[in-house]
Amino acid sequence: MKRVLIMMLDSFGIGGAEDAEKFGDKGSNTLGHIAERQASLNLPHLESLGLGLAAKESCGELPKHFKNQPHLIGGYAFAREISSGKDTTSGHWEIAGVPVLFDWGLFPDKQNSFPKPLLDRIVAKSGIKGYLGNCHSSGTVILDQLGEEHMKTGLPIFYTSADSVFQIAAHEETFGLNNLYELCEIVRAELEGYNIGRVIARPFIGDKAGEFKRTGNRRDYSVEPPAKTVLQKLIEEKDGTVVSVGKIADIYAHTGISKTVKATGLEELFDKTLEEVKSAGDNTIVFTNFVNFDADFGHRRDVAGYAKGLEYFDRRLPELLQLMQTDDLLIITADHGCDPTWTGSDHTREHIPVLMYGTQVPTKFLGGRDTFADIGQTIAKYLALSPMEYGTPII
Ligand SMILES: O=P(O)(O)O[C@H]1O[C@H](CO)[C@@H](O)[C@H]1O
Ligand SMILES: [Mn+2]
Ligand SMILES: [Mn+2]
Repeated sequence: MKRVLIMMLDSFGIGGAEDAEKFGDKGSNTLGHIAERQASLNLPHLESLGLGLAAKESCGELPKHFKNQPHLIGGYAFAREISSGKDTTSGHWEIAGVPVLFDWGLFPDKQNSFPKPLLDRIVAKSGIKGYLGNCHSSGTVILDQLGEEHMKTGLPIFYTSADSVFQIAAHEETFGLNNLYELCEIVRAELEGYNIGRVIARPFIGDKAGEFKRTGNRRDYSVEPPAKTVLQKLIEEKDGTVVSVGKIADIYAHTGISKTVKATGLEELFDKTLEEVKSAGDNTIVFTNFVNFDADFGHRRDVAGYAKGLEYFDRRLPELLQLMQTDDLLIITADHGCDPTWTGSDHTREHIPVLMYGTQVPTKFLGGRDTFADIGQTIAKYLALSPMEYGTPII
């Protein structure tokens, strides 16, 4: 019985990207800088899967608190991104064997980021009376600035970032969750031709600035990948199963997904992952996105929170390893960096770790990989699917 378990620690980069300068990210290093700033960082299980050594190979320096010669139980690599962007969609698609070699559309970082004709069409189609924001922002900062006005006026908050996204924040109770989802669908349709990766619904609750909280009802409306991902191939070629835990299904626009499991927060994401692994049959991929590393810690520039989250994940790893059967392959990886010590609140262009564990994985360095797509190609080979167009198998 063959199964592949992909644990995606969203934004967990390990520095060293050769092209980081192009993104204004030269020297960024999510793991390296978290480790450097923390008095301790206790990640024994990730360390034995090769995390510290992968980071050293990636950027030339062993992160603080890691040993040069850990007791190694898995194979480790780092991977470079060939996709043009450092966004979640590009990272995930490339990992699944479909790099994004075209340029996404982006909204400029200035007041009035969104084109007027687009906004006019959205207003006309949706019946909203107008909008707030219309700029680049951190999603929590903009709630403090405009959340109260939004509640008074009923106008949704439109904002974007360095990623190819159109984000809409609205109060779950006063604006209504379904109204927000409907508005997002209208915006998604109106963005035809703009080449925008995602429209993101950002519902929140609370009564006043400083107390607003975003909820787990976030929803991402993605475009479809431009070619077949390894997830789709598993379903089509082997009648296999792909289980999405967390926001995976949204990121692939629900293509190549057999089952969608919702979960909010690291604990529930981990619990639900274990449940799914317990019941998964042959030819199954269980794919979990731990979004909190990115959304709660990376973008929020919260070093201590990120470190605590990593320690929590590490503490629970043995539960996952214990569930693994003879022919299971575990891959722990990331989709981009989001260095919490970096300026601004955007992602950072970095290498990602590729930590592999399973009976067929040699316990050694498995190389500096030239594309994240090596992961997809490895899975295609492991599950005996037809080869992907990009990537070289790692094992
Ligand atoms: O600041 P928040 O709203 O968390 O937004 C972040 O989340 C978006 C999608 O992952 C990114 O584009 C980034 O802007
Ligand atoms: Mn991401
Ligand atoms: Mn992000």
